[in-house]
Amino acid sequence: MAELRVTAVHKSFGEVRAMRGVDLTVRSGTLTAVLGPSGSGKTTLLRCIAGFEPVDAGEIRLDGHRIAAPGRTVPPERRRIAVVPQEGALFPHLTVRGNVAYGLDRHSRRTGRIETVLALVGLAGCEDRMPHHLSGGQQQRVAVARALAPHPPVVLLDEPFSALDAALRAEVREDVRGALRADGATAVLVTHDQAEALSIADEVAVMHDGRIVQSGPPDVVYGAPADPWVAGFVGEAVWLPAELTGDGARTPLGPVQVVTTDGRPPYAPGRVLLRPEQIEVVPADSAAVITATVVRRDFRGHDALLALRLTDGTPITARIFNPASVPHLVGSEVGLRVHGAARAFSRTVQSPAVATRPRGGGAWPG
Ligand SMILES: Nc1ncnc2c1ncn2[C@@H]1O[C@H](COP(=O)(O)OP(=O)(O)OP(=O)(O)O)[C@@H](O)[C@H]1O
Repeated sequence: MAELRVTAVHKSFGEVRAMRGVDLTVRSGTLTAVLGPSGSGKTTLLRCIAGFEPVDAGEIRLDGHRIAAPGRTVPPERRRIAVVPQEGALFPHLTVRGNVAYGLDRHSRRTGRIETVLALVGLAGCEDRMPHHLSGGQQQRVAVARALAPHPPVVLLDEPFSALDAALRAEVREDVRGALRADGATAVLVTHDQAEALSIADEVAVMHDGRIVQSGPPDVVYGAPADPWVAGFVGEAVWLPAELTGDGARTPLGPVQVVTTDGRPPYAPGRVLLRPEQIEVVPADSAAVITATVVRRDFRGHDALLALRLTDGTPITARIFNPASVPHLVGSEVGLRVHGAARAFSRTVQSPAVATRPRGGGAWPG
């Protein structure tokens, strides 16, 4: 277990500025997901932490020891940081045991560490199987077991579930999270998948254009995004034109309460954010509701997104739960009700921001 601290790190490749002052702290024993679109600098950050790339400016510290700074790059093997790549990259000619044993000292091999880490990832009893006899998900589990085996201070995971199909991904993700937690690992996971980051991590660090633009617990990043870009990137956003009135706003959905992320006055002339689950769909003839027409229905099994249009043309998205029981046909008229406060932003451009909330000190969510 170790604390990882990245401070004001810059990294360019010729003209391309891949990192422009990245700050990131990963507390000991926690999992941070670095979430960003393609090209935002996630892999570069991971490679600098691992020691595969030198940094141009700033520094990286592991438990207070400086492992990277301009002119100082502790080589990867001396950092002892483990990396799990996108596709496990197992040695094809070695058994599962041989793969996990690779890099372990003789003492650890003899004292059951291999069996322990394989049990953590749900592969107890698979020691003698060959990689080509394993499914993709099982191979990724072995890769994680191999990474955890020598008790590395930090485990870096580079989009480790992207090659797996959706059903398997959720299952392997849960098991890997459980294994990291059981082993007390400090971990950084890189992903461009919002749902994955929000579901698996203790902290989500949102990266955009070479900077961490917000970091915080998943519910804070989703519920109190630092700026409009983060709001749109981490989830479905419903933007409403709004005329601000003291602590509320007049919108096409009627009057709503308004809050800002940082407590500063909202940006004017203003538009406000709602999440689709804040909009309840009710029968059109219900009392005191705004009516809308269903434009599209995006069925997702456990829920559905309804694309709607108000009579003034404003597009709205609502999330409905238990969608199988409510057909909401395209072209039909429905009523809408808003729950909770809308969010307004006091700025429109991205700038470094940290969202925090009081925390009880527990490292991993249950
Ligand atoms: N070795 C390199 N040489 C030149 N440019 C590079 C190199 N590595 C990364 N870049 C550039 O740096 C920027 C950030 O790339 P990086 O791979 O870190 O982004 P990413 O967020 O991981 O993207 P993806 O999700 O697509 O992997 C991109 O513009 C990329 O083209």
